[in-house]
Amino acid sequence: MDIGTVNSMDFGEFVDVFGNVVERCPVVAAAVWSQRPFRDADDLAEHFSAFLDTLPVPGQEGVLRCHPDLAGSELQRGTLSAESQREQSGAGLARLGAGERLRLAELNAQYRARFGFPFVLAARRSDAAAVPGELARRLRCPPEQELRTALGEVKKIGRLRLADLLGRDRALR
Ligand SMILES: NC(=O)N[C@H]1NC(=O)NC1=O
Repeated sequence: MDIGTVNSMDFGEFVDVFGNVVERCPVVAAAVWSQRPFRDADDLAEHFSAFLDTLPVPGQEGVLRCHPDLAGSELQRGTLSAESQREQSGAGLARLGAGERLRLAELNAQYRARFGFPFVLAARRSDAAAVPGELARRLRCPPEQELRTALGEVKKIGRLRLADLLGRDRALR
């Protein structure tokens, strides 16, 4: 899909296509549509990121809360979004043994209790073996720093999803 096609989309089409660039937050795509035309794929990705930066802290926390746990109950039940399913499976999180799943569930619960939002990580930039260590490391970070880190991961996930939608040859920075 080229940028001309993106710029010619009406509101409904744009939100249909880009509504899950930020997991379960179509309102982000709804806001970004108003900022067209976009120069290129990078510019489009920048608008998604910049919108997240303009949100007040409760809005940023709300975006994080829309993310399903990594290797959580939704993966078990098969109720993840198609994108999330692909990302989590690709990272090997659907093939964890019971012990590893339990360990992650415990860490996810500790993280949520400490920060008030779920642990978010771009699974495609990681793998199942690395997730528990990264979760344990971030669990010790100060809350303001962790909010920034988690939002950075949301942006990475979004850039990868946009690259999928716009074509791999336009892979975004
Ligand atoms: N919790 C969390 O990070 N979830 C997300 N990460 C990712 O790459 N896909 C997701 O659903």
